[in-house]
Amino acid sequence: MADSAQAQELVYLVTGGCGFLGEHVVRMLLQQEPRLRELRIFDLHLGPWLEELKTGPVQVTAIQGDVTQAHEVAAAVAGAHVVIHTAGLVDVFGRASPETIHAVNVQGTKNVIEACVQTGTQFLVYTSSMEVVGPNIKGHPFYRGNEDTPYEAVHRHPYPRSKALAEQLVLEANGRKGLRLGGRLFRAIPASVEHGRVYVGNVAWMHVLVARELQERAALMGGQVYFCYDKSPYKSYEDFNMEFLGPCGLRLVGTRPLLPYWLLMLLAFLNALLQWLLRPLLLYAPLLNPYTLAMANTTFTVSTDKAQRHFGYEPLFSWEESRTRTVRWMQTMDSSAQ
Ligand SMILES: NC(=O)c1ccc[n+]([C@@H]2O[C@H](COP(=O)([O-])OP(=O)(O)OC[C@H]3O[C@@H](n4cnc5c(N)ncnc54)[C@H](O)[C@@H]3O)[C@@H](O)[C@H]2O)c1
Ligand SMILES: CC(C)CCC[C@@H](C)[C@H]1CC[C@H]2[C@@H]3[C@H](O)C=C4C[C@@H](O)CC[C@]4(C)[C@H]3CC[C@]12C
Repeated sequence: MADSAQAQELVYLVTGGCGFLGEHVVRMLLQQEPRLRELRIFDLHLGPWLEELKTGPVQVTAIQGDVTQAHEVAAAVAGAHVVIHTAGLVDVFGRASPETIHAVNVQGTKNVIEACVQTGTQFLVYTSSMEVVGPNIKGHPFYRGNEDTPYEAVHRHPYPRSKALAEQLVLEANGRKGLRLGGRLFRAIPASVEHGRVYVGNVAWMHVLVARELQERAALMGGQVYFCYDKSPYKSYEDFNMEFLGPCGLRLVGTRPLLPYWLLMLLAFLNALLQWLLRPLLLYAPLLNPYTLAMANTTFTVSTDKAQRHFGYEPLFSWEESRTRTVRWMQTMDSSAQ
């Protein structure tokens, strides 16, 4: 395993991570990349050997998925800092149809690129193939050439053609900008203040379920209060927000609040005073006021299963899905704002 002296903060995704090359990449990353916090392995067919990797300090996340399915790729890519895309169909024997080879090698690569752009993953490494260059159908030798050696690449076979198209897509995507908010946020709330957050999709699901079940179980459910909950992690308000802002390039600076609480209180009261003074002229409604500051600095988390016991509620969306959907929602908000 890599030396843990360096901060373990990076999330890598390896597509095709259970393949011949992919497995080597996975094992090499665990040995040679000390900054690795999470290693996601995305593959159509997950290998049993992955289990043995889950005992180390790096979080190893096996994701069974298909690169031809854009939503599966997006869910796997969201939050990754680096993607190594090795997934592909290596077939020069006619086992797979040209359409299937194209779907996996070209459309699959398109899906990986779009997922990176959408979720702000800046670094993509693509495994191409020598066959992108040749040998061509004219049998021209390529003798000890390098990346700059001129050669007439002519592709007729589905596999080399798919690899050439995919490589071109990757090269063209170089420099494309996703939602990279960039910049830094300075911590204002102690990381120890724990807040409970719930994905809106799970809140909506609970409403639908309780409305349905209430009609059948009015005696039990009538007049009851149910907390909304899911598997979202308990974190400070700012640390939780970073789950979505981090993949978009923002960084939360400081392990402790930048400003002392008394100064924040003073600023909050000044905001409240300004709001009162300016009200006849304009609406001044900043984030920071005595109420929001008090809320931000007060631990408030729930842990309950009452909804599950009373009407069988289970979150519809996992934490990973909730996070992916939220990041994607942020991307769409940003693109519509541009
Ligand atoms: N093996 C070689 O000689 C060679 C040479 C040059 C380039 N390449 C390229 O290297 C990459 C890996 O090749 P390999 O030799 O490891 O092949 P491999 O078949 O051993 O591995 C490919 C992996 O991709 C996965 N995969 C296939 N279709 C998928 C899909 N739709 N969704 C998700 N995963 C899918 C497979 O399950 C497999 O684990 C490929 O892109 C290939 O074109 C291989
Ligand atoms: C130091 C300050 C600038 C930080 C400001 C953060 C502040 C705007 C946040 C912190 C807590 C947030 C509230 C909390 O998540 C819970 C709720 C209850 C919900 O019913 C409505 C939203 C609300 C009030 C959040 C609003 C934004 C708050 C106050």
